[in-house]
Amino acid sequence: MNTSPIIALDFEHQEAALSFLKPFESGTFVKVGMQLFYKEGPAIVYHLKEQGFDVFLDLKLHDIPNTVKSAMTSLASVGADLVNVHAAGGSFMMDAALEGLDIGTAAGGTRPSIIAVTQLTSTTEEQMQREQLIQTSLNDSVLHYAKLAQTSKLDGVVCSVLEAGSIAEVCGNEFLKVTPGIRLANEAAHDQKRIATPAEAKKMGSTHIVVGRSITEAADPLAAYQEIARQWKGLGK
Ligand SMILES: O=c1ccn([C@@H]2O[C@H](COP(=O)(O)O)[C@@H](O)[C@H]2O)c(=O)[nH]1
Repeated sequence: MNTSPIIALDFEHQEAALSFLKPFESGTFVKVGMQLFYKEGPAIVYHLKEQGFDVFLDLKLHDIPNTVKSAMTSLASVGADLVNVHAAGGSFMMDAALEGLDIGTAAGGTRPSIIAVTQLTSTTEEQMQREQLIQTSLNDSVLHYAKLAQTSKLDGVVCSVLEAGSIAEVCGNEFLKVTPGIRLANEAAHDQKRIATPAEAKKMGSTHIVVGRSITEAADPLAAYQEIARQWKGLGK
């Protein structure tokens, strides 16, 4: 799978997203989240693929197994390269998600890769313990969800850079560690709590980084992307 930084296209509508992408090369990896998908529907994925972009469709499904299975059967034909669920939905739900994707993938076609969100990068350990009543460390909770996702034969997880190393030790280097919460040094964290730079992500075992506002809100988005890609390749800071 494409390992270039994944740009989070958190835009209000298709025109804004496509106009933002004009300076970017075909082959760039982009992420369509709830905001854009709920506005534009599957057509946005179709347009991005038509222009040569790789697409992570970040809808974070979380429902009963039967519903997630049917939803994944539908999503399989939308054209995304990568889709996801919440690991908190449980192993039966993750099994069902994979089954649905397999059913929906055309004969001879490639099934999208599927990963599970562990603990959102906007969550702190204190908040997890207080609000979710999980009394382990955040690292152990993320690791537990990663093992569950691997047992369900998912391709990897969404986690923060801070947990990527322990997941690699337990689940292996091939298991995807897709890490949002990326910021350049001295940038505002906004609502993110577990953040790291692209260079730290590289050192700590992420397989992919997801970057939104550091690129989309930069004065020169292409230059910001190139600097992030440079650090991510291990070429700086
Ligand atoms: O745990 C998670 C899961 C998904 N995200 C998504 O990644 C981007 C991050 O955007 P920034 O602007 O770089 O903060 C955003 O689309 C989230 O929905 C995440 O941040 N954390």
